[in-house]
Amino acid sequence: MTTMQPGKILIVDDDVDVLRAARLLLKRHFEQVDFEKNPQKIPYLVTNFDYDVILLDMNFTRDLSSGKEGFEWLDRILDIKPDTAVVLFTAYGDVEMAVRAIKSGAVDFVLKPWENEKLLATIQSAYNKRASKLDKPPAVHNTGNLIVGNSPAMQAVFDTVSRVAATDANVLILGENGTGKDMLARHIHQQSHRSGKPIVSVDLGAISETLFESELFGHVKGAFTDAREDRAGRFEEAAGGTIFLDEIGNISIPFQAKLLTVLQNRSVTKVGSNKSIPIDVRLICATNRNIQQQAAQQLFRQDLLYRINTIEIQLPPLRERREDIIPLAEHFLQLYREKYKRPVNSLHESLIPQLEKYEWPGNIRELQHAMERAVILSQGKSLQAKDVFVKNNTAQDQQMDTGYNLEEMERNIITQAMKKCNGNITEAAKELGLSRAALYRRLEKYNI
Ligand SMILES: Nc1ncnc2c1ncn2[C@@H]1O[C@H](COP(=O)(O)OP(=O)(O)OP(=O)(O)O)[C@@H](O)[C@H]1O
Repeated sequence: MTTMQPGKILIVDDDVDVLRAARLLLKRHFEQVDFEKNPQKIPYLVTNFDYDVILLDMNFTRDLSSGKEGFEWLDRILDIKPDTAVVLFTAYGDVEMAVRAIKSGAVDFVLKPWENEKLLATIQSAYNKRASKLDKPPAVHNTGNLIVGNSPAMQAVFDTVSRVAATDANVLILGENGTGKDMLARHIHQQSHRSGKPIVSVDLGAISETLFESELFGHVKGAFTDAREDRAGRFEEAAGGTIFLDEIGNISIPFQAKLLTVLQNRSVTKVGSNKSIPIDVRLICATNRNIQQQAAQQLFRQDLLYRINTIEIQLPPLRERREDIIPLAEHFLQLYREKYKRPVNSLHESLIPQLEKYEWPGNIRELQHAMERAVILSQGKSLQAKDVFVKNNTAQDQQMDTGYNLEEMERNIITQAMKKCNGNITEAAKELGLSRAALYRRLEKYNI
């Protein structure tokens, strides 16, 4: 995210280090970022400068723990300029207080120590809220790389990531389809000292058994009929960077053994060669399967599991972090309104409870696709339920009313998509927001 966006931001905190760090980050993204150490100056600043967003500390040194002073300043700001978007800065553990502050008129809060992307996303969304109230154009930005996550579950994930990203520890990301495993892997890579080198992503679920070795480890000319020249494998391509092995739970036992050898020896041998090449990669794996159970049933090698799961990160499904639904919906709304140049700029208030209530079996990917479609279909400035929950999607409607069994729902939705696309896997996968490999697995699972 490097584009400069409109937005006048004021940061008020009595900790100079916090001010400096927050300003350094925000000024790379917003047109004006001011800061103030002394809260007494707030009335003057708010009266004389038209700030869009004020990032306000809850606990000034006069009153370290109750946040009382923060509340007083929040009231003062809103008295002077009621449409100012105030975001509170608060220490971990003070979430209850922050929730109370939101009830008193703050638009959001950010926990200290903060995640840069989270802070940016929050300020961004606060700015857009104010812009939509005042009918100003929302910020032009490239949100594609932003990870949105206000829920305690995602905060815990960010916390773990901030501690492990810089290490070379192997990370295993667990979570249902569409929960953001791929995105998180990229984020870890970006936060690591390897970020200047490539991250190479391999969907192990989509590689056929015959190609597994040559794809991962490479081959030499003449190794098999089609091998017309030497080819580097994915491990070699990732040299100095990160290799992301997605759907690790899908590989067969013989290939698990081969992968284990590579990880133990930290070297690969190309197909058709007997020379081993040392590898320097950080390993991140992901799966949507219950890999511990697979190991217990001897479907996954325990020793390989020990190798790959030095750090395990569980991404909860969206239905277990409903606090994230609206921020994500707003995030995608902004992304697609810009992409498709549509006038829509807010979620209608009647849509909000519906979005929050829905189970989102396809998780964030499903929400993203629903928002993309809705932005394209929308006619007014405010997105309605009929745009998001389109009529022909009867399984969705039924689920909204009755709370269907998730697997049954997934089966129904896939069956419908396959019918609609006359059995065309590529089109149905697109419609469902799944990769072809992910759709194949489901067709197999549900025997469709
Ligand atoms: N926290 C988030 N904030 C913003 N966008 C997100 C977030 N999590 C996921 N997304 C978006 O949702 C989509 C699905 O995410 P991603 O591909 O990372 O999921 P996944 O768990 O790897 O899915 P699968 O298991 O099907 O491969 C992507 O377009 C991604 O950009």
